[in-house]
Amino acid sequence: MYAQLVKSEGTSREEMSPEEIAFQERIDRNEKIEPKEWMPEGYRKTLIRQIGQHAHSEIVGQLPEGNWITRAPTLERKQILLAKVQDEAGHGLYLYCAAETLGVSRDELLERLHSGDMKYSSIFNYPTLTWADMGAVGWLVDGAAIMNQVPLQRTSYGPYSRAMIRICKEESFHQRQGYAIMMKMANGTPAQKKMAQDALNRLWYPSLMMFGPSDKDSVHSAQSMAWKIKMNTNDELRQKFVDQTVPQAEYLGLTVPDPDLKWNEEKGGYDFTEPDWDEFYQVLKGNGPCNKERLGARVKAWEDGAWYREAMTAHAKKKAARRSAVAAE
Ligand SMILES: CC(C)(COP(=O)(O)OP(=O)(O)OC[C@H]1O[C@@H](n2cnc3c(N)ncnc32)[C@H](O)[C@@H]1OP(=O)(O)O)[C@@H](O)C(=O)NCCC(=O)NCCSC(=O)Cc1ccccc1
Repeated sequence: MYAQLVKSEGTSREEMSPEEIAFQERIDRNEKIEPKEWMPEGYRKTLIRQIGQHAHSEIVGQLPEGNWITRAPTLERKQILLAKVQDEAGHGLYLYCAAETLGVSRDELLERLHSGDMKYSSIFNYPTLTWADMGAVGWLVDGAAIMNQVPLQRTSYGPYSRAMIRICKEESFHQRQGYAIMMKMANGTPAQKKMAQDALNRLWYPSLMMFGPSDKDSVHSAQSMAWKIKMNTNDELRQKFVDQTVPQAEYLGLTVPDPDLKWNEEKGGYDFTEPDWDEFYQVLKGNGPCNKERLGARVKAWEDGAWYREAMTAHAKKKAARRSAVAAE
């Protein structure tokens, strides 16, 4: 079995401790690992990295859409967008809670985000320039997020897999609302259709980048798949996303901005042009179009909230002092 062939924490199976072997066997039997149970340090660290980055993506991911709430074209659209952005806050919170079960505090995770030590999804470093971008974000970005997250419902860590079940239900609505905006725009006036096409042109490749580097450059995939922290490779999910999305673009009467896109009968999927990986790594290094703005907004929100955190701490201390005074009487 694949999992048994791959190394655990850089050691071959022969070098694994009895605990590591027993742990890997539990993973191979598809048992869920729960917070208080023994786990290899590498498994815990990998989960903190992935769940923490996922949580940060949800929170930073509120910004490009939050930007459009006041400018949504109708009251109904405003309500829907507001609800979607609130859902993303909720997803971030479930995920921070799941990460906390691994022994890391939320403050530490946020500190690591703000210092640039932890990442969030590259996609949120691109601007949302028109209302059609709200359609394209829902359709493509939530679409890519679901493609990645549906398999993660079966991930080996219990709290993460359970968070994913709820999140995926909500993400499906998000994807549908995005596609509904695209349908309206693509079937609207020529100017609206042009806006929809422009949004697709700008967000197509950044959406493909969401799945991570190509498999040959993915440093974590082999070990993460052995531990069932990841269920598929980056390229597998990217291919599935392209195969699902191209017919949806055709239905909209829009053109995917890839002249080499072609159905490949033999593989039963599309051949497509890979994203520009230099651009991807530049965005990861902080040099995307909106990196500074996005991180700046999160740091400002954290600093602006200092008075509230201080007040809550003072209140909790006062309450605790009162409780111990009553207990001492
Ligand atoms: C697939 C992958 C993202 C990456 O695979 P791995 O095995 O972990 O890594 P791999 O070895 O392949 O890569 C090497 C390095 O490259 C990093 N890197 C790679 N790709 C990216 C990237 N795109 N952006 C930034 N960094 C990326 C990676 O961290 C690693 O660097 P490190 O060593 O950490 O410094 C995986 O972590 C995963 O499935 N995560 C869970 C899903 C998740 O986080 N979803 C979030 C979006 S959903 C959402 O937000 C919903 C929403 C919708 C609309 C609006 C609002 C919200």
